[in-house]
Amino acid sequence: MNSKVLLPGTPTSKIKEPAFRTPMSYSPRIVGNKPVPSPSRSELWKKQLGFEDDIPVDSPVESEDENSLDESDDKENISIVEYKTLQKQLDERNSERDELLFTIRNLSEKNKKYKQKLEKEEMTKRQQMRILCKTQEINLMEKDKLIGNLQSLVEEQEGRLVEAETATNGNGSLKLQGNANSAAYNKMVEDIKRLHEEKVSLTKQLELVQSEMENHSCMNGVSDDSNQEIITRLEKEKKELQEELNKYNKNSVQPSDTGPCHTDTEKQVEKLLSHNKELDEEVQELRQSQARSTSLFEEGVKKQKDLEEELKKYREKLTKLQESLQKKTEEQKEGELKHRDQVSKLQEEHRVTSRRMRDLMVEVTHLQAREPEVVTKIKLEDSQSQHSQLSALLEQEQGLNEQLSDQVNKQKERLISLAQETAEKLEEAERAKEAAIQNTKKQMERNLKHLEARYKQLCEQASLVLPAYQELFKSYTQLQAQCRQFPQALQTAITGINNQICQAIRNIGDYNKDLVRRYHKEMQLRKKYHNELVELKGNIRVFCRVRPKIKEDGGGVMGNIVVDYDRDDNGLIYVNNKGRSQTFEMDLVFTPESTQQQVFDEVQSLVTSCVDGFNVCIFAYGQTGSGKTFTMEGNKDNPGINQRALAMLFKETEDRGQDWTYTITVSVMEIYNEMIRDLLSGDPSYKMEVKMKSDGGLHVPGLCSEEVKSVEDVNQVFALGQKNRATATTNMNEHSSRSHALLTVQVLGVNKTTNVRTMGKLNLVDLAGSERVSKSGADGTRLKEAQNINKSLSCLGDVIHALRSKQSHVPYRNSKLTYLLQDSLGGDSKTLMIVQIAPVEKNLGESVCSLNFAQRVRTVRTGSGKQTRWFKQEMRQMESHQAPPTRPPLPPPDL
Ligand SMILES: Nc1ncnc2c1ncn2[C@@H]1O[C@H](COP(=O)(O)OP(=O)(O)OP(=O)(O)O)[C@@H](O)[C@H]1O
Repeated sequence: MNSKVLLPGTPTSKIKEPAFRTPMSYSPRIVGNKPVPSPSRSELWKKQLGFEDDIPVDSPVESEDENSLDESDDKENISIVEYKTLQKQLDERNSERDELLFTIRNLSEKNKKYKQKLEKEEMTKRQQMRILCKTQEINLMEKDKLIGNLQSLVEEQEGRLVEAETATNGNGSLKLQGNANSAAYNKMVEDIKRLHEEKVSLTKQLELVQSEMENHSCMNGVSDDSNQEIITRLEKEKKELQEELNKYNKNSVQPSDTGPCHTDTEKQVEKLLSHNKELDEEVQELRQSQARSTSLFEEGVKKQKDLEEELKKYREKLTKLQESLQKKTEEQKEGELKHRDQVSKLQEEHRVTSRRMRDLMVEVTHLQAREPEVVTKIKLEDSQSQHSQLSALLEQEQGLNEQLSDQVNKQKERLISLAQETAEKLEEAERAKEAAIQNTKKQMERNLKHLEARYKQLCEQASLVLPAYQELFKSYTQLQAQCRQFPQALQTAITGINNQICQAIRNIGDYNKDLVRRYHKEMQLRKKYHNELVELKGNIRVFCRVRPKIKEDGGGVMGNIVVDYDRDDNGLIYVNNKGRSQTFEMDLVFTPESTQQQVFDEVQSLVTSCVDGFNVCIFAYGQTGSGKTFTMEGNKDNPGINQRALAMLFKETEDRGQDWTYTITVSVMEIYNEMIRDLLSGDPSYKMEVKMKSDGGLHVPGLCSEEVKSVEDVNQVFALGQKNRATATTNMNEHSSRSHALLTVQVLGVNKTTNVRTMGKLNLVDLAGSERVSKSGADGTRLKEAQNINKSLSCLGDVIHALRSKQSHVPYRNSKLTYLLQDSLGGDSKTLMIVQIAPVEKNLGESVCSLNFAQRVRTVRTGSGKQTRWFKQEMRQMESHQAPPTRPPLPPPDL
């Protein structure tokens, strides 16, 4: 942890600055004086948090979990699976940690961006406020200046009027009247000028205010747009965060199920959620502030409109006043002209009268100098008359003067009233203007206050966000520390686990070797015991199967059941032979209730022998209709030994597939009238011959053998054999009972490790009917068939007898059947004969004959089963644990 980071619990004595300083409030007075620039908000935060700049990522930090992974020393016996699980968990943790780091980085960057935006917003608002206040001040100053200018102009005009008064000639009353008129006139002109100027300045102000409003609206628009952008961006980020959180929550569902949030990751998730909420709140606040600014802007626009309307009204009033002033000016000009004309006429008359008075005075003086009384009298009379005329004229002039003064007074009064009226209107306009300015000023002040309040609010919000930011930063630093220590701890753990794995692999290797040794030993023992078991049972075993009574057996006496069984010994069968119970001992007796599967269960050990490399021969012996075909072939729904044996061979070879590769081939033949026919050949009528090979083995040249890999393949082969058998005969049932059907299965096995090969042969023979020829009473072809059947069956008995009595010569060649099965009937083979009998009185004689034959065969023991050469070598190899012998080339398959 960086020591400079100031945590909420740090003692205050160590803190030089306050926990959070309120930002500098805006003061228009200091705008012009260029105050010391206040630090930015991010700088303040950094300063208060104690951050220098960006904290370097690689700064060393202590971690509490430093030795947590070293505690795995006691996991010495860790398995590969556990190691893999640990590795997987580690990878998952890594990816989660990376995601969190990435999210935190993004959040801190966003935080920075928001702060910067906030600062920009504040700066913009401050500038706006500054501009507005400055504009207001300028307006006020201009107004004061205008008033001062007007006052000076009024004073100047008054001075000029005084000068004009002194400079004007003429009599006193006229001068006074003229001065008063011109003063009022001048004042009016000045007022008009002033109004013009005021109007111009107001127009300018209006333009200024408009431009400001436009600027303000633009800025508002910009800020609105930027606010909108911020909101959309925040919403987008919020969505992304929400998705990330959802994803993360999904990923972390399993750990959270185990209990409440205790891991760092879950805490981070909680923090992120709270931060997300804060961001939401911030977005809402921004929206509210945007709405407020929009409403303020609308209010401003409304007020601007009102002001514009007021200005319009004032302009209209001004134009009206100007018009009335123009009219009055014109009227005044006309009155002035009239007045001047009258004055000039009066002055002219006055001048004429004065001249005449002077002339009369000169004449009077001249007459007085002559002094004749009459003349004097006459002149006196004349002068009196003239004097009276003069006085009349004077009176007339006085009247005119009075009229003129009345008119002047009236005009003066009218002008005064007009001036008063104009002054009142001007005052009224002035007041309205003042009120509008005051209103605007108040509005601006209110806006300023509102903005300041908003600024404070934002500052408070920022101060609220600060602790969360500190907490986030703290956890971020902790995570960084964990991340830095993680690779080392991981490396240590991996090294430890690797060592453990190596040790475990060594142990497993040793254990495997031991297992292989034990396995070989067990295999050897199993085979030994199996052979011993087979030997104990005898290499030639004889089973008896009694078929159930069928429809063909008929009823009556001949249909009576003559066969019985021993409940305690399943090898005994009793036959009621004309009231005398005959007992026959077999290896096993199957009752009519025995199923195909039960029969096969007793046969399957021979099939296993075949896979082990033994030659096996299974015969079905009995009279026609005793159930031989049913036992060997069965039917589609209930298959016999043939199909079940092959299915089992597939399973057995598949089970051993890890160590052995097996190839199973099948040949189908029949022996009819001592002729061998290949039932898989394209020409089944072709007579095959058994030949002796140079090495002493037997084979049938040209015999077809099909490789089978599944039960489907076997069924196809069987179907082909049945088809070829049927096409060569006219009556299938009769033919089948008079020929031997042979299914030969060869199992070739190759050991994958030792390359040792085994070859086992399984001969499944459905013999021809064993009924006596004399009984059949046949002749011709039928007789020949019967003779051949009897011959081959008796030859089979001879061969078995020779083997039993260990004669030096075994007459294999006396029949095609024994010659063909020579290698499966000797001492190295296993033979099973299933003697089939019918249970009824009708078949009693043949049943007794069959049982006698079985009895004889059963007593023959040919010694232990002989294994093939290479199988024996393999067994020896297993016993000695030596390298396998070099495999000689495999001879071609033979029979
Ligand atoms: N265990 C048994 N359960 C039921 N039915 C049987 C059984 N054994 C034989 N059968 C029936 O008895 C009849 C004769 O059997 P099958 O044809 O197998 O005799 P077979 O000895 O083969 O005669 P063939 O020598 O003429 O071929 C058949 O209908 C068969 O279904």
